[in-house]
Amino acid sequence: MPSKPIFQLRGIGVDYPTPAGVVTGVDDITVDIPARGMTVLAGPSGSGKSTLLRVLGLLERPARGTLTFQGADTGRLRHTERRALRRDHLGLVFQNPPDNLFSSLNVADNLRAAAESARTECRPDDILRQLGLDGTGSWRISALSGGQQQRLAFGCALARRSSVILADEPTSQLDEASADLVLDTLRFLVDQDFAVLVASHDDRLIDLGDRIARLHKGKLERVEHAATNGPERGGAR
Ligand SMILES: Nc1ncnc2c1ncn2[C@@H]1O[C@H](COP(=O)(O)OP(=O)(O)OP(=O)(O)O)[C@@H](O)[C@H]1O
Repeated sequence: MPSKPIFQLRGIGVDYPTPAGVVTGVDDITVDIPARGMTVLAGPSGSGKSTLLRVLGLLERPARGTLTFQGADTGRLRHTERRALRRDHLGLVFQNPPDNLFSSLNVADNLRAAAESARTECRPDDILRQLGLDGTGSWRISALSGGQQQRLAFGCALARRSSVILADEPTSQLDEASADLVLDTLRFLVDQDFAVLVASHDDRLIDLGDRIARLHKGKLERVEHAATNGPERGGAR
Protein backbone atom coordinates (compact mmCIF):
# COMPACT_ATOMS: atom_id res chain seq x y z
CA MET A 1 0.00 0.00 0.00
CA PRO A 2 1.49 3.42 -0.85
CA SER A 3 2.40 5.36 2.28
CA LYS A 4 0.94 8.80 2.99
CA PRO A 5 2.90 11.65 1.43
CA ILE A 6 5.25 13.47 3.76
CA PHE A 7 5.74 16.29 1.23
CA GLN A 8 3.19 17.53 -1.28
CA LEU A 9 4.44 19.90 -3.95
CA ARG A 10 2.02 21.80 -6.15
CA GLY A 11 3.29 24.00 -8.94
CA ILE A 12 6.59 24.75 -7.20
CA GLY A 13 8.81 27.30 -8.96
CA VAL A 14 12.09 28.94 -7.90
CA ASP A 15 13.72 31.91 -9.66
CA TYR A 16 17.21 33.29 -9.19
CA PRO A 17 17.77 36.95 -10.06
CA THR A 18 21.16 37.34 -11.73
CA PRO A 19 22.81 40.33 -13.44
CA ALA A 20 21.97 38.67 -16.77
CA GLY A 21 18.29 38.29 -15.85
CA VAL A 22 16.12 35.84 -13.96
CA VAL A 23 17.23 32.20 -14.04
CA THR A 24 14.62 29.57 -13.32
CA GLY A 25 15.87 26.91 -10.88
CA VAL A 26 12.76 24.71 -11.08
CA ASP A 27 9.33 25.34 -12.52
CA ASP A 28 5.83 23.94 -12.03
CA ILE A 29 6.86 20.90 -9.97
CA THR A 30 3.89 18.89 -8.79
CA VAL A 31 4.58 15.64 -6.99
CA ASP A 32 3.90 13.78 -3.73
CA ILE A 33 6.83 12.36 -1.78
CA PRO A 34 5.87 9.32 0.32
CA ALA A 35 6.87 9.09 3.98
CA ARG A 36 8.82 5.88 3.42
CA GLY A 37 11.56 4.68 1.15
CA MET A 38 14.10 6.49 -0.96
CA THR A 39 13.25 9.11 -3.54
CA VAL A 40 16.11 10.09 -5.84
CA LEU A 41 16.07 13.43 -7.66
CA ALA A 42 17.98 12.64 -10.83
CA GLY A 43 18.88 14.62 -13.92
CA PRO A 44 21.75 16.30 -15.73
CA SER A 45 23.74 19.16 -14.31
CA GLY A 46 21.61 22.29 -14.01
CA SER A 47 18.31 20.36 -14.13
CA GLY A 48 17.23 21.67 -10.72
CA LYS A 49 18.04 18.79 -8.35
CA SER A 50 19.80 20.89 -5.71
CA THR A 51 17.24 23.67 -6.00
CA LEU A 52 14.39 21.25 -5.36
CA LEU A 53 16.24 19.62 -2.48
CA ARG A 54 16.79 23.07 -0.92
CA VAL A 55 13.06 23.79 -1.23
CA LEU A 56 12.27 20.47 0.49
CA GLY A 57 14.88 21.20 3.16
CA LEU A 58 13.15 24.56 3.80
CA LEU A 59 16.35 26.39 2.87
CA GLU A 60 14.72 28.04 -0.14
CA ARG A 61 11.30 29.67 -0.33
CA PRO A 62 9.66 28.98 -3.67
CA ALA A 63 8.49 31.96 -5.69
CA ARG A 64 5.44 30.00 -6.86
CA GLY A 65 3.34 27.06 -5.71
CA THR A 66 2.75 25.38 -2.37
CA LEU A 67 4.78 22.92 -0.34
CA THR A 68 3.10 21.04 2.47
CA PHE A 69 5.05 19.03 5.02
CA GLN A 70 3.02 16.48 6.99
CA GLY A 71 -0.11 18.28 5.84
CA ALA A 72 0.99 21.79 6.93
CA ASP A 73 1.45 24.55 4.33
CA THR A 74 5.08 25.62 4.85
CA GLY A 75 4.45 28.88 2.98
CA ARG A 76 2.37 30.11 5.91
CA LEU A 77 5.12 29.52 8.46
CA ARG A 78 7.22 32.33 9.88
CA HIS A 79 11.01 32.19 9.60
CA THR A 80 11.40 30.90 13.17
CA GLU A 81 8.73 28.24 12.61
CA ARG A 82 10.47 27.03 9.45
CA ARG A 83 13.76 26.88 11.33
CA ALA A 84 12.14 24.87 14.15
CA LEU A 85 10.57 22.48 11.66
CA ARG A 86 13.94 22.00 9.96
CA ARG A 87 15.66 21.42 13.30
CA ASP A 88 13.07 18.96 14.60
CA HIS A 89 12.28 16.97 11.44
CA LEU A 90 14.76 17.42 8.64
CA GLY A 91 18.26 15.97 8.54
CA LEU A 92 20.35 17.62 5.83
CA VAL A 93 23.55 16.13 4.44
CA PHE A 94 25.57 18.19 1.96
CA GLN A 95 27.97 16.91 -0.68
CA ASN A 96 31.20 18.11 0.91
CA PRO A 97 31.85 15.94 4.03
CA PRO A 98 33.52 18.69 6.14
CA ASP A 99 30.45 20.93 5.64
CA ASN A 100 28.36 18.47 7.66
CA LEU A 101 30.47 18.17 10.79
CA PHE A 102 32.27 20.23 13.44
CA SER A 103 35.98 19.60 12.92
CA SER A 104 36.74 20.97 16.39
CA LEU A 105 34.67 18.21 18.04
CA ASN A 106 35.47 14.51 18.10
CA VAL A 107 33.21 11.92 16.51
CA ALA A 108 31.02 11.20 19.55
CA ASP A 109 30.71 14.90 20.41
CA ASN A 110 29.46 15.62 16.88
CA LEU A 111 26.62 13.18 17.54
CA ARG A 112 25.96 14.67 20.98
CA ALA A 113 25.91 18.21 19.52
CA ALA A 114 23.47 17.11 16.82
CA ALA A 115 21.15 15.58 19.43
CA GLU A 116 21.41 18.64 21.64
CA SER A 117 20.55 20.99 18.77
CA ALA A 118 17.30 19.06 18.27
CA ARG A 119 16.73 18.82 22.03
CA THR A 120 16.95 15.04 22.00
CA GLU A 121 19.38 12.61 23.56
CA CYS A 122 21.48 10.00 21.86
CA ARG A 123 23.83 7.15 22.64
CA PRO A 124 26.83 7.80 20.40
CA ASP A 125 28.18 4.25 20.77
CA ASP A 126 24.90 2.73 19.56
CA ILE A 127 24.77 4.99 16.50
CA LEU A 128 28.42 4.37 15.68
CA ARG A 129 27.84 0.61 15.90
CA GLN A 130 24.81 0.87 13.60
CA LEU A 131 26.93 2.74 11.07
CA GLY A 132 29.94 0.42 11.27
CA LEU A 133 32.00 3.13 12.96
CA ASP A 134 32.47 1.38 16.32
CA GLY A 135 35.44 2.48 18.34
CA THR A 136 35.82 5.85 16.59
CA GLY A 137 34.00 7.95 19.23
CA SER A 138 37.16 9.66 20.50
CA TRP A 139 38.66 10.20 17.02
CA ARG A 140 39.14 13.57 15.41
CA ILE A 141 36.96 14.10 12.34
CA SER A 142 40.07 14.37 10.16
CA ALA A 143 41.00 10.78 11.11
CA LEU A 144 37.87 9.49 9.30
CA SER A 145 37.82 8.82 5.57
CA GLY A 146 35.48 10.91 3.41
CA GLY A 147 32.99 8.01 3.31
CA GLN A 148 33.16 7.61 7.09
CA GLN A 149 32.58 11.36 7.50
CA GLN A 150 29.49 11.14 5.31
CA ARG A 151 28.32 8.14 7.36
CA LEU A 152 28.76 10.21 10.50
CA ALA A 153 26.78 13.05 8.91
CA PHE A 154 23.89 10.62 8.42
CA GLY A 155 24.50 9.50 12.02
CA CYS A 156 23.93 13.11 13.13
CA ALA A 157 20.50 12.95 11.47
CA LEU A 158 19.86 9.75 13.44
CA ALA A 159 21.02 11.48 16.63
CA ARG A 160 18.60 14.34 15.97
CA ARG A 161 15.82 11.80 15.26
CA SER A 162 14.99 13.56 12.01
CA SER A 163 11.95 12.08 10.26
CA VAL A 164 13.26 12.92 6.81
CA ILE A 165 16.84 12.74 5.60
CA LEU A 166 17.78 14.93 2.64
CA ALA A 167 21.15 14.51 0.98
CA ASP A 168 22.62 16.53 -1.89
CA GLU A 169 25.04 14.48 -4.03
CA PRO A 170 26.37 12.60 -0.97
CA THR A 171 28.77 10.45 -3.02
CA SER A 172 30.05 13.02 -5.52
CA GLN A 173 33.18 13.96 -3.54
CA LEU A 174 34.09 10.35 -2.71
CA ASP A 175 36.13 7.55 -4.25
CA GLU A 176 34.32 4.32 -5.04
CA ALA A 177 35.10 2.56 -1.75
CA SER A 178 33.95 5.56 0.27
CA ALA A 179 30.84 5.91 -1.88
CA ASP A 180 30.04 2.25 -1.05
CA LEU A 181 29.93 3.18 2.63
CA VAL A 182 27.38 5.87 1.86
CA LEU A 183 25.25 3.52 -0.25
CA ASP A 184 25.20 1.00 2.62
CA THR A 185 24.17 3.75 5.02
CA LEU A 186 21.32 4.86 2.76
CA ARG A 187 20.08 1.25 2.59
CA PHE A 188 20.23 1.08 6.38
CA LEU A 189 18.23 4.31 6.76
CA VAL A 190 15.56 3.09 4.36
CA ASP A 191 15.36 -0.18 6.32
CA GLN A 192 14.84 1.92 9.45
CA ASP A 193 11.79 3.49 7.76
CA PHE A 194 13.17 6.98 7.28
CA ALA A 195 11.97 8.98 4.33
CA VAL A 196 15.20 9.50 2.39
CA LEU A 197 15.50 12.09 -0.39
CA VAL A 198 18.69 12.26 -2.38
CA ALA A 199 19.76 14.45 -5.28
CA SER A 200 22.30 12.60 -7.37
CA HIS A 201 23.58 11.66 -10.79
CA ASP A 202 25.46 8.65 -9.41
CA ASP A 203 23.92 5.67 -11.23
CA ARG A 204 24.58 3.29 -8.35
CA LEU A 205 22.73 5.58 -6.00
CA ILE A 206 19.90 6.07 -8.48
CA ASP A 207 19.57 2.27 -8.69
CA LEU A 208 18.92 2.17 -4.94
CA GLY A 209 15.90 4.47 -5.19
CA ASP A 210 12.36 3.24 -4.66
CA ARG A 211 11.30 6.04 -6.96
CA ILE A 212 13.28 8.25 -9.28
CA ALA A 213 12.06 11.77 -10.03
CA ARG A 214 13.68 12.71 -13.35
CA LEU A 215 14.29 16.43 -13.80
CA HIS A 216 15.23 18.21 -16.99
CA LYS A 217 15.77 21.95 -17.39
CA GLY A 218 13.94 22.63 -14.13
CA LYS A 219 10.87 20.57 -15.01
CA LEU A 220 9.80 17.21 -13.59
CA GLU A 221 9.78 14.90 -16.60
CA ARG A 222 8.51 11.74 -14.92
CA VAL A 223 8.60 9.63 -11.76
CA GLU A 224 9.80 6.05 -12.15
CA HIS A 225 9.08 3.36 -9.60
CA ALA A 226 11.69 0.69 -8.89
CA ALA A 227 9.12 -2.11 -8.66
CA THR A 228 7.84 -1.53 -12.17
CA ASN A 229 10.69 0.54 -13.59
CA GLY A 230 7.93 2.22 -15.50
CA PRO A 231 7.04 5.89 -15.66
CA GLU A 232 4.26 7.42 -13.63
CA ARG A 233 2.44 10.36 -15.17
CA GLY A 234 4.88 13.09 -16.23
CA GLY A 235 5.05 15.78 -13.59
CA ALA A 236 2.10 14.22 -11.80
CA ARG A 237 1.44 12.95 -8.29
N1 LIG B 1 22.24 30.71 -6.52
C1 LIG B 1 21.94 30.66 -7.82
N2 LIG B 1 21.98 31.78 -8.57
C2 LIG B 1 21.66 31.76 -9.88
N3 LIG B 1 21.30 30.65 -10.55
C3 LIG B 1 21.26 29.49 -9.85
C4 LIG B 1 21.58 29.43 -8.45
N4 LIG B 1 21.44 28.15 -8.04
C5 LIG B 1 21.06 27.44 -9.13
N5 LIG B 1 20.95 28.25 -10.20
C6 LIG B 1 20.51 27.85 -11.55
O1 LIG B 1 19.33 27.08 -11.41
C7 LIG B 1 19.35 25.98 -12.32
C8 LIG B 1 19.27 24.68 -11.51
O2 LIG B 1 20.46 24.56 -10.75
P1 LIG B 1 20.68 23.37 -9.70
O3 LIG B 1 21.98 23.63 -9.01
O4 LIG B 1 19.47 23.23 -8.87
O5 LIG B 1 20.82 22.11 -10.69
P2 LIG B 1 21.43 20.67 -10.36
O6 LIG B 1 20.63 19.71 -11.15
O7 LIG B 1 21.52 20.46 -8.89
O8 LIG B 1 22.90 20.79 -10.98
P3 LIG B 1 24.26 20.07 -10.50
O9 LIG B 1 24.06 18.61 -10.75
O10 LIG B 1 25.29 20.68 -11.41
O11 LIG B 1 24.46 20.42 -9.06
C9 LIG B 1 20.64 26.11 -13.13
O12 LIG B 1 20.34 26.81 -14.31
C10 LIG B 1 21.53 26.93 -12.23
O13 LIG B 1 22.47 27.67 -12.97
